[in-house]
Amino acid sequence: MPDLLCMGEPMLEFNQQPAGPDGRRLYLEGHGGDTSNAAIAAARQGASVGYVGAIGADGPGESFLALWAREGVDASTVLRNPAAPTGIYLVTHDARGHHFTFYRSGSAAARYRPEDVPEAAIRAARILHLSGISQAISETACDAAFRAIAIAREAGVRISYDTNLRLRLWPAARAAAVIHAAIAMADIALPSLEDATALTGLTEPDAVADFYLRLCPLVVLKCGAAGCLVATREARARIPGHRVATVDATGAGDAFAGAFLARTLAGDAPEEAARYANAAAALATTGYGAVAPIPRAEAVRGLLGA
Ligand SMILES: Nc1ncnc2c1ncn2[C@@H]1O[C@H](COP(=O)(O)OP(=O)(O)OP(=O)(O)O)[C@@H](O)[C@H]1O
Ligand SMILES: O=C(O)C(=O)C[C@H](O)[C@H](O)CO
Repeated sequence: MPDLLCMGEPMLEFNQQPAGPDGRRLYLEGHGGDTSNAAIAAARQGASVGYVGAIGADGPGESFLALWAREGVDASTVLRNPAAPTGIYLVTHDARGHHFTFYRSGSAAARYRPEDVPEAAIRAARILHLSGISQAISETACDAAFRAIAIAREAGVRISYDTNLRLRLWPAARAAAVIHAAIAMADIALPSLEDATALTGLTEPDAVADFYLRLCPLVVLKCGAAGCLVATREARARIPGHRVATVDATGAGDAFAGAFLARTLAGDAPEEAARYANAAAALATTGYGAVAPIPRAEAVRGLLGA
C-alpha cells in the first residue's frame, strides 16, 4: 500500500507553444491535474505513491494509466467511469504569466462520490494529500474529500492540503470557507502567497503564516520566484528562490508539494524538506508543462550543490 495518497482530478493538458514566424502555434500535449502532478513529483523523488480519483474510459484516461505506470504511481484506487470523460485543459501564456482554460464539467473526477473513497488504502497510508481543486470540481467530489480527510484523521494519517485556488471553479466566499475548514483538519498547509492573498486579504508572508498557523501546525507558504516561507508555531525560515531560466511555471506549486511530501516521508525536518522542494520546484519551471520538467533527485541535489 502506498505511503502517500494524492486525491483529486487528473486532466490532459494542451500547453501553448511560442508562435512561429508565420504566427501559427502548436499545443504540446502533456498531463496535469494538480494532485496527479504532486504524486508524480513525489514518485520521482523516490516516494511510494498512489492516486485516488476517477478517469473516463477514454483516450486521455488510458494515457493517465500509462503515465502513472511509467512513473511508478499506484493507480489501483483510481476508478474508471465509462459514462463520463477525463477532463482536459489549455495553458496559454502572455506577459502576465500562464492562464488555464478548463473543459472538465461533468468529468469522471467531478462525479466521484463519498462512497467511492478507498477507506482501507487511506488507513494504510502515511500522508493523504488534497487541494482546493479536489474540492472545487463538484459537490460530490468536495464531500468525498471531506470523507477522506475524516478517515485519515481518525486513522492518524497526516493530511496535507494545497490551496490551489481556481476562482473559475467556485465563488471566492465558498472557496475560502471550504479550504479553511479543510486546512483546519490538516497537518500540513501548502498555500501559495497569491492564493492566500485572495483567500484572506493578507499580503505579507509573515501575516499569512500567522493566519494559517492558527488553523494548522505546519505552514509552507509558496512565494513564486521569491521562494518559500516554512513556519511552525515555534520557528520560521524564509528560503530564497533559485535563479533559473523559467519558461513555464505551470505546476511549480504541485512539484513543490510532491517533493516536500516525499522528503517528509523520508524523514527530513520541515525546513530541510522545504529547501529541497524549493529547488525541485524551481527546476520544474524550466520546461513546458506540469509534468515533463519535474526533476528527479539527482538534478535537485545538483541545484542544491549537495
Ligand atoms: N520563477 C521561479 N523561479 C524559481 N522558483 C520558482 C519560480 N516560480 C515558482 N518557483 C518555485 O515554485 C514554488 C511554487 O510556486 P508558486 O508560489 O507560484 O506556487 P503555486 O501558485 O502553488 O503554483 P501553481 O501554479 O502550480 O499552482 C515556489 O515556492 C518556488 O519554490
Ligand atoms: O485545474 C487543475 O485541476 C489543474 O490541476 C491544472 C494544472 O495541472 C494545475 O493547476 C497546475 O498547478
